[in-house]
Amino acid sequence: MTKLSVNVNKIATLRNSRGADFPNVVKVSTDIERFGAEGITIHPRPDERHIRYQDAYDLKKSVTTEFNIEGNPIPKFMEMVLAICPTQVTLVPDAINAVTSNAGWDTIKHQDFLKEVIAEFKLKGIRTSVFIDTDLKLIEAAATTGADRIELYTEDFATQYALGNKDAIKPYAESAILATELGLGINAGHDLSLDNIQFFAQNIPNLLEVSIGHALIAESLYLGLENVVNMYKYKLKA
Ligand SMILES: CC(=O)[C@@H](O)[C@H](O)COP(=O)(O)O
Ligand SMILES: NCC(=O)COP(=O)(O)O
Repeated sequence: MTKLSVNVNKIATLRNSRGADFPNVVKVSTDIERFGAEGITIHPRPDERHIRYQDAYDLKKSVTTEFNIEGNPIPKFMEMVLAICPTQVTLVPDAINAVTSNAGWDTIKHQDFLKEVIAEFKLKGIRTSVFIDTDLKLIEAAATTGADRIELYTEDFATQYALGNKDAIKPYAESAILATELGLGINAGHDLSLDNIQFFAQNIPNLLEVSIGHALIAESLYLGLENVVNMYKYKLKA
């Protein structure tokens, strides 16, 4: 069965908006694990606008499921991941000021760089995954970097599926078949949601893990609102 890793970046965004420690990222992550998630994902960015590097160290002590750290392997990120030794590092080629991830690796152009950083992570026993688009040539080149897995970048699928274009799954299925033939494990993420996840998972062979954050946290807020409004009404009863 495909594992669910919950990305808690948005919990940190909410916390940071008030400058205090509520909601507490460690407590929320521990509860998410208790509710059944099989992993916790974080994606610290250089400006630390949501998850901070300190959160990564704190979560290392508390996460009991799979801990996945995503990001661009700039020196500061490499140093942190090598010190923490999470279950998995997912390499994402983010521009420094990117609002969110918006592209996968060019594994041909950056082949030597990826080989070098992946070798460093593997020396520490950290599983490596490469964020990638559904271009078969790039997937072939991902296999020669030494990466254990690829993470299929699913924004385009999510956008097209919402427009009713179910054929948008095809390049993802073809990519997954090729990746399996090449010995790569398959993860996926970005804009996956309650609306599209079942169709995606049912059509992608050997899907090992999905990491989901933005939609999952938004859906949790929405699905919890009625209950919480009623709890406040109860407390305000004269
Ligand atoms: C690689 C990926 O798709 C996610 O990690 C996403 O980039 C989350 O990052 P933000 O929470 O900063 O949008
Ligand atoms: N790797 C994808 C991820 O962690 C979460 O992406 P999103 O659900 O916030 O779009």
